[in-house]
Amino acid sequence: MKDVYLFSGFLGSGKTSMLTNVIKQLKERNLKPAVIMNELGKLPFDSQTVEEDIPLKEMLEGCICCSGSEKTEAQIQTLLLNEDFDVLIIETTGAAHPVEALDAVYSPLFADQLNIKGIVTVADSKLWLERESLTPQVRSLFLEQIRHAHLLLANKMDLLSESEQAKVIFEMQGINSHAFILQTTNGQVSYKLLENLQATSRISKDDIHSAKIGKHLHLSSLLIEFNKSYTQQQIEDWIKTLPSTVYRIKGYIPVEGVKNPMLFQYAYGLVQWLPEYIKMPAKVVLIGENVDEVKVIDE
Ligand SMILES: Nc1nc2c(ncn2[C@@H]2O[C@H](COP(=O)(O)OP(=O)(O)OP(=O)(O)O)[C@@H](O)[C@H]2O)c(=O)[nH]1
Repeated sequence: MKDVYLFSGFLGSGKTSMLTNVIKQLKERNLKPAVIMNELGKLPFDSQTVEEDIPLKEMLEGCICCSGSEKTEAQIQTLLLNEDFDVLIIETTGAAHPVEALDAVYSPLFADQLNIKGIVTVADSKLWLERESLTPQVRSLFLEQIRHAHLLLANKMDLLSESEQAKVIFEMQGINSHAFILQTTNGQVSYKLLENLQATSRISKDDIHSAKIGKHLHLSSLLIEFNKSYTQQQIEDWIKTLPSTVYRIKGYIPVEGVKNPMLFQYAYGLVQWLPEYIKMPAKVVLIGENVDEVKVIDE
């Protein structure tokens, strides 16, 4: 039997950071991971965090629950037939309801080959404290992702004071009393905790059914290509003009005086720039609600 984990969490919460960290630990234990990544948006940026020797299936454009369980089934089937792996990690899009995504992996086709260990949710703790500022739909999805976790990472703890950290844990425990809640920074979780999960039995059919009713959030993505360089300040000034319903931006931006386009990440008011040693295409994906109305820089 191969262990299957579903990584859930809203856009930009730290799923990819956790994935990178878990893959490293699996390798140290001589366990072979396979990954299904479900990226909302047109460019598979996150897949670059997965090294080339790891079997990776990507579902671009849409999320596991929207594209239908058949597609996920087909991907798992292909992995099972063609690849040698011990552990399967499915990173859902930040816009997916975790139970719906889990529903997609329960297939009689491979029931005897997969041991579904459960949902690991990464929550942005800073965003948790500011959740009143979210639209009701996003807030409800955020709560659902926390409520259905079997293991919950209260991530981005480095951004909070001690009393805020305690408040987050207390409040999250109130929403989900059965999950083990771990305080993390950069999604650093010990693989032992994942291994100890015995979650499959706790997911009832009723849960899955109720999750399907009206809980889906319709996000869309916008691809922006850059034909010239900007200063970091110009980009950050542009970011400040964006509506609060833009949740996530990531990709590569050409910066004046810097050789290669820099890796740019934005999530909930926080911007991150990292130098890139190879020349990546100068494009970003922006994810949010009503992104068609977003003013693109220089337009
Ligand atoms: N300060 C801080 N930043 C973090 C932490 N974890 C992740 N980040 C940053 O948050 C941003 C998003 O992290 P990712 O790991 O890409 O998040 P994700 O959930 O995979 O994002 P999507 O794939 O867009 O849903 C990046 O800029 C990370 O460097 C943390 O614990 N503290």
